[in-house]
Amino acid sequence: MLEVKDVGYWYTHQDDSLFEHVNLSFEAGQSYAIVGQSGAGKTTFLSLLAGLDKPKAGQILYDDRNISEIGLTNYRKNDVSIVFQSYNLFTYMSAIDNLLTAMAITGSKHTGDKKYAIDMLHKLGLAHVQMQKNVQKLSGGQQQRVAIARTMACDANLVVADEPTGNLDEDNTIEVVDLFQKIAHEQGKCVIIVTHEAAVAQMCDHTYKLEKHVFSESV
Ligand SMILES: Nc1ncnc2c1ncn2[C@@H]1O[C@H](COP(=O)(O)OP(=O)(O)OP(=O)(O)O)[C@@H](O)[C@H]1O
Repeated sequence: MLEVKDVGYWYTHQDDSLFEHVNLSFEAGQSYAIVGQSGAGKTTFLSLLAGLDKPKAGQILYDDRNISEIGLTNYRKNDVSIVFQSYNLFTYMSAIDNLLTAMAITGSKHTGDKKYAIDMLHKLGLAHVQMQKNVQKLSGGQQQRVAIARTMACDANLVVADEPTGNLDEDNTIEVVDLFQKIAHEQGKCVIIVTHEAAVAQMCDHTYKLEKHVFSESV
């Protein structure tokens, strides 16, 4: 689904490149952890996969098309769903309205289908009364579940997440990674998670480690 071909990136003020000549594949229906030391460049790499920034060298192909040709705005709108450590929900809305709004913005085939939004939140363990509350009144684990439900309710086939369990306790972490696994295995999406937690990486199907500017697959 996603092919990274000979990709390199560096920030202009830095002497060294963060990474160069990166060649990696990401398949539909599979989950991937990106690990590596703090400052190695994991978030930067994820931002390239998500079309938030452009590689300085090489190309990224989505379904065999260079994402620059698709257009990064179109690519982000139609093909990518992003989950952040800080949830990034609309804080003045309920969970249901968060889903309905995201579905409308991305032109999901379920746009306007409130029952679908409720079903999705229900599946992720939110009670009806919780779905109707302003999301700021929910716990961190519940808010991250809303963010994941939003991803599931949108049609994008690529899900990227930057430290999605960074604010969660151990039990919530396991539940949230389990949900990502379901998104990959049951919805057939490709899930890519940047994490510094070994337990999270262990639950994913594949792990790519960024070390000394080079990616390698750990088993
Ligand atoms: N916008 C930016 N401009 C310049 N340098 C940046 C920018 N963003 C990140 N960097 C630098 O690039 C390097 C890689 O940052 P990045 O956030 O990608 O690493 P990371 O592996 O995700 O780190 P962490 O695990 O601590 O989040 C760091 O040295 C960082 O200071």
